[in-house]
Amino acid sequence: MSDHPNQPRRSPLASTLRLARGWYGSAERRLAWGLTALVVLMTLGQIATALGVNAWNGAFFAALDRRDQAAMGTQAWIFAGLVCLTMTLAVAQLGARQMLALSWRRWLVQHLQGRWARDASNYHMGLLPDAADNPDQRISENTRWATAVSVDLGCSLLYAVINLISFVGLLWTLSAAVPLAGIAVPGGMLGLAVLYAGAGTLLTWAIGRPLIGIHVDRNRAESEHRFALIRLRENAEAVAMIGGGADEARHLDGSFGNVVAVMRRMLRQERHLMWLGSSYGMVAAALPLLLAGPAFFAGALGLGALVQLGQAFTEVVRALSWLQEHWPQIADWRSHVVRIEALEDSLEAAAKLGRAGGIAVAPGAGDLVLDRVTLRAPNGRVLVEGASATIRAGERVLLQGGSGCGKSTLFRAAAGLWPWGEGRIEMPDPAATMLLPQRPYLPLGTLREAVCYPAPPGRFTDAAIAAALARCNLAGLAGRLEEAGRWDRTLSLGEQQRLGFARLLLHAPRWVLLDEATSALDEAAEAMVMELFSRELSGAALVSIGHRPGLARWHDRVLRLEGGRLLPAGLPPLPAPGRVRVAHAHAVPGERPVARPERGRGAGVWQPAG
Ligand SMILES: Nc1ncnc2c1ncn2[C@@H]1O[C@H](COP(=O)(O)OP(=O)(O)OP(=O)(O)O)[C@@H](O)[C@H]1O
Repeated sequence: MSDHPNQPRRSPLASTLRLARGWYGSAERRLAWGLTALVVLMTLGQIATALGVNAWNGAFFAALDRRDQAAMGTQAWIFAGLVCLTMTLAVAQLGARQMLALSWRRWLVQHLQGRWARDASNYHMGLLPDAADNPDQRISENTRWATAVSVDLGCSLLYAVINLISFVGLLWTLSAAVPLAGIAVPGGMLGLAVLYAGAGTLLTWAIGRPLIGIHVDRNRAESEHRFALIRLRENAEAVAMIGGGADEARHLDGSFGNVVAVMRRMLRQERHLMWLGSSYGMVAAALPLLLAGPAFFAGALGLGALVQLGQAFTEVVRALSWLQEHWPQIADWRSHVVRIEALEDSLEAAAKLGRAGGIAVAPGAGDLVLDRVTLRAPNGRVLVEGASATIRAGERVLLQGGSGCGKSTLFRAAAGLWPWGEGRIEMPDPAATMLLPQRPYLPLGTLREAVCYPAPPGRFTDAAIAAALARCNLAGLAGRLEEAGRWDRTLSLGEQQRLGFARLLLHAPRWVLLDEATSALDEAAEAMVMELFSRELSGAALVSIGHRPGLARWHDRVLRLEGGRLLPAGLPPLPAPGRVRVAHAHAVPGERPVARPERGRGAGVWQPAG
């Protein structure tokens, strides 16, 4: 067992049970058990039909032997019936297997992607140092193989068990006529079949055991190569601009080189197994005939019994060698299951990290309150120490500080995402709060969906959307609302930022957090959107992060993050034209007089940090 997130941590049985437990115990358990019963029933039907064909063979050849034309005619009708039944059952069993595998996969994918997408688990997984790599591919690819191959292996195991049950009695009976090395051993041939299959399985285990680890490595190498391809596609413009194409091609070759190297190891191991596999079946077919030869020549065993003995021995050995026969498939299947298990473990760890945060974020009475908040980087470095501040409803505060000092991390903490630190944050109603980052998230889909996000696309009328776009100088987009595309690629960053403001106008939240949301706009465009914000969302509270000094005039006061301390800014900000007037409302010890809002909003109270 290994600590590496991609290596098997549980026994195959425990892994299988874990994989199955979710669906078979879920709200869909009736469907799961129903489909499984259907597959078992169809498989049993197929086995019964195969036995029927066997019996028909005997009856048909007996009729031939008797030159009984009438019986042959009857047998022909029986044969036609058996053909129809075989076809029907083959298609029905395949259909039931496909339905079982697909329904299981659908549940598993929905279960995993739900856990991954909800509660910011995907974000927290990114913060874990040893999280499962490429969760997206585990969800989309590994689930496919884990479920489909589980069903196939389950069916073949059922075949093997029933075959074993069918032939074990016959082999036991026929063994009585075949003494081993001159000694009559009850069930001797059966014992020999068990020993032979046991030895074959042990040898397969010894030779093929590394195959599981190799398949795990192959899966990982292939998903890393796919990720490298996707990453290049996502960064095509930046790579082309900097002329990094040749370097990327080298990197991709290296990444695919890992796939080839691990494939070579896998193929070599499969060749080793082939030494055993190629001779195993042949020996199993000849061994009973050679051993029973003396009894046959001595007349203790008829030709029919000898043939039956050979068939029974081969079938029992085959059934007992299920593991040996399916080893490469089992190794591949296990590697997919291991990757899904590692993802589930990482999701659990991410959820724990999300819950274990030392910073208590709670709903407040209406203000945004930081109470002795300390934030640390994952390596323990203190970013912010003992920050305390109260931002009142309707107040507008600009947060400034050097690059990398922890401003965005303070926002992350306020959003309940940052797990490292301590203190308490009281947040206003999340339903009335919107955070606009530097690059607004634009979902895949139509422009209407992008503008309305996170509300459903039907929430706002066309007229309201068009008006919001026009006010943000994006009138040209109003006629393209139904156009689907990669809006995050086709719109410039400045246009995306203005689209973010159009979104704000539509949603009209009471609290807005802007994290360098105007960084790509020129000063005139920045003034335009901030003016718009001030005018149209005049009652909304605003906390912005921004580097430009000119931004201060759209805010009531400025806080600076410096050396880990949250301090009032040295200079009072200028009032925004037409929105606020300077009013020395009150004086808090240590606070400089600042511009106060005109329309009776509550004045902010600054509490010096620490
Ligand atoms: N997931 C992370 N893992 C490790 N370190 C991180 C992580 N996120 C942020 N940091 C570190 O925390 C520090 C603060 O980052 P933050 O994004 O808050 O800076 P900032 O003040 O917003 O900077 P800027 O003004 O440049 O955007 C940085 O040194 C950054 O490297």
